[in-house]
Amino acid sequence: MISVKNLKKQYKETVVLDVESLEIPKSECFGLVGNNGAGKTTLFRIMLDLVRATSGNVEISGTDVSKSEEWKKTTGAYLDEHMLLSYLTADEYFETLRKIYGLSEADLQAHLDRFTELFNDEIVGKKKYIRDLSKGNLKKVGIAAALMGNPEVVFLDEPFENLDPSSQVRLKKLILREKESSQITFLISSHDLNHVTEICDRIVLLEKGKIIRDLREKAEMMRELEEYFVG
Ligand SMILES: Nc1ncnc2c1ncn2[C@@H]1O[C@H](COP(=O)(O)OP(=O)(O)OP(=O)(O)O)[C@@H](O)[C@H]1O
Repeated sequence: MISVKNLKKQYKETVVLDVESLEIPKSECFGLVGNNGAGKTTLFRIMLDLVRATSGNVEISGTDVSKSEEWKKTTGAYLDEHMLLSYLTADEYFETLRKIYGLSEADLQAHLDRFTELFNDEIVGKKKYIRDLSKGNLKKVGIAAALMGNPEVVFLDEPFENLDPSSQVRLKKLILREKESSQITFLISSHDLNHVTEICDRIVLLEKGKIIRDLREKAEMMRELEEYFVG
């Protein structure tokens, strides 16, 4: 489903990403971890054609992301608040996306109903501009937007960051539910080892731009990651 080959990103002399090969099959919940500056966001940004690689390529469903727009129809992403339209309210933003995705009003309502618990009555019907939302609520709007339009692949950068503990648990449940019902391929970067090991089928550890572990055994994930991060 997703294929990364000989991917390199260099800023002047510094190589910040160097991934020889990475294959992510359909429906996998793929977790990406690594210390600050390891290259997680850079990898996601290149995979979404937001940043050009120095060399190598990324394919989503057989299409080179830098050469075609086809993959965008089936890909959702929330990396940061720059992806939102901050001058709109959340309702206006969802309505705008509804039109872009060609959904009916009932489809949009059904989509937003999946987020009732996560939104906790703070997002919809509030007449508050997105720019005035708290960081956690911004994230919730972005995640709901990323999942709109029945995507096959969804990228989430640090989805648990800035969420209160109840919202973290609700988001975890939501991702597991979506994974179960829609067979979405999730790519999730996180510093939260507990959450990421709980929801992901596989965890890749980046260090200075290189993949140094590719963990698939649930039982070993936490132990290996704790050993690496805590020592
Ligand atoms: N535009 C840029 N110019 C120069 N260096 C950059 C640029 N963007 C990213 N980098 C560098 O690339 C490296 C990887 O950064 P990246 O943001 O991908 O890491 P990360 O793993 O997402 O980190 P964090 O956990 O802190 O979010 C860092 O050393 C960063 O300083």
